[in-house]
Amino acid sequence: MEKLRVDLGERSYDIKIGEDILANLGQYLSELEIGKKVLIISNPLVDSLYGAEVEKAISEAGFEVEKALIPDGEKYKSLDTAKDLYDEAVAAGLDRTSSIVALGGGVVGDIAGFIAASFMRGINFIQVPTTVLAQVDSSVGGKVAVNHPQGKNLIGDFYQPQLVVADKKVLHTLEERELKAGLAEVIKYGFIWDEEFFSFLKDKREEVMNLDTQAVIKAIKTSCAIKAEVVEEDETEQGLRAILNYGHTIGHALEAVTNYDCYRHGEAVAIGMVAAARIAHKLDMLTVKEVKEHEELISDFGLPIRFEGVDHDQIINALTKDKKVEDGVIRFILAEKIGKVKILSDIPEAIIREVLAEIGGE
Ligand SMILES: NC(=O)c1ccc[n+]([C@@H]2O[C@H](COP(=O)([O-])OP(=O)(O)OC[C@H]3O[C@@H](n4cnc5c(N)ncnc54)[C@H](O)[C@@H]3O)[C@@H](O)[C@H]2O)c1
Ligand SMILES: O=C(O)C(=O)C[C@@H](O)[C@H](O)[C@H](O)COP(=O)(O)O
Ligand SMILES: [Zn+2]
Repeated sequence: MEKLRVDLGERSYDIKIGEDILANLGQYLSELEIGKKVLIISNPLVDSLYGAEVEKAISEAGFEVEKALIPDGEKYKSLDTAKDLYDEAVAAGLDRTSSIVALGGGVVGDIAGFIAASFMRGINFIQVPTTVLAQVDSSVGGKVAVNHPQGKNLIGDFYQPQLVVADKKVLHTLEERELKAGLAEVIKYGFIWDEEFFSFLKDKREEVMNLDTQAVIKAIKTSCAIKAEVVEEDETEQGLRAILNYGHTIGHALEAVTNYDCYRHGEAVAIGMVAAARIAHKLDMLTVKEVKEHEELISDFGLPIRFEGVDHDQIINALTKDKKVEDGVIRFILAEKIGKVKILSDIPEAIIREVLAEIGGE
């Protein structure tokens, strides 16, 4: 088992990464200072696959376990679902020493964390991520949220988990589309931070996509290590942390405009990273070759590099709701080279529209 530490003073926690470690969950929880009551939040699909194993592991360690399931899908990462979960938390008799265990992908993790952050002004929170995306990104760093119809994650908080347990075993039941979508966020770390990791992903694409244990554990560990380093420096996104939003400006807009029902988050981010690379080229920051390297790596991992059927005016309008907007000015994360990005304001709308026309012809 591999272990990383996210060092945030009194909010520090471990990320445990390994193969077949779910059965140890009870023991891991016993090592935390938490009360006896645990509410597992999951969805019906993940529950049918791993609910029994997780419940057994936790209850055998002496915890009282309750369970709440939410419907599957991004459109249920909403205030309506959160309301139902508060009802379940009350019915389960949680108190301020109780814990919420998020068992699922990023949707479950984000909303479960939102409940943990707000129920009784904050109770214990443990992440058991079950998608690639959740293991490499959403379970780490404490961004918890629900969506608003007008914009992604508009209602949320920063609330760190006390533990993250990523079991590579569970990735084998993922549908191919979900596996690929999660890899978009993995690729993101190469583009924003680590050229060597970008080369690793290029060289080991097949191993990673075939879920070879060594390659996947390295991908998860490297991704989490980069995210931890960024979050340790800027927990609440006062500056640096915004780089983790690479590809998300256009990506989130695409998700919102299509009612969270068309693109997987990772797919939207993949298209958003292509858009960002093309904008950077038009601003003389990236060469044509570097833009091509973006597009090749993304499409080699089976991810989209174009979109269609989405109104560009609606995308431009949705950009104004982005959380990176400051005093009405939209900010983009753009690459200077592979492995290095910076935050820029005042990108001319004409350039954004040119790029939308190139990759999302109406
Ligand atoms: N908080 C953050 O820092 C952060 C970071 C990145 C993304 N996110 C959020 O994460 C969400 C996307 O997460 P996601 O891509 O995991 O999507 P998801 O949670 O919708 O999961 C994708 C699908 O996989 C299924 N699934 C989950 N685990 C499975 C398993 N082991 N086997 C088979 N099926 C399984 C789910 O039921 C779902 O149908 C978005 O809402 C995004 O905004 C948050
Ligand atoms: O952790 C972060 O910071 C990120 O930006 C990670 C992103 O992959 C993630 O999608 C995040 O939820 C987006 O944050 P938001 O603040 O733009 O909603
Ligand atoms: Zn993301």
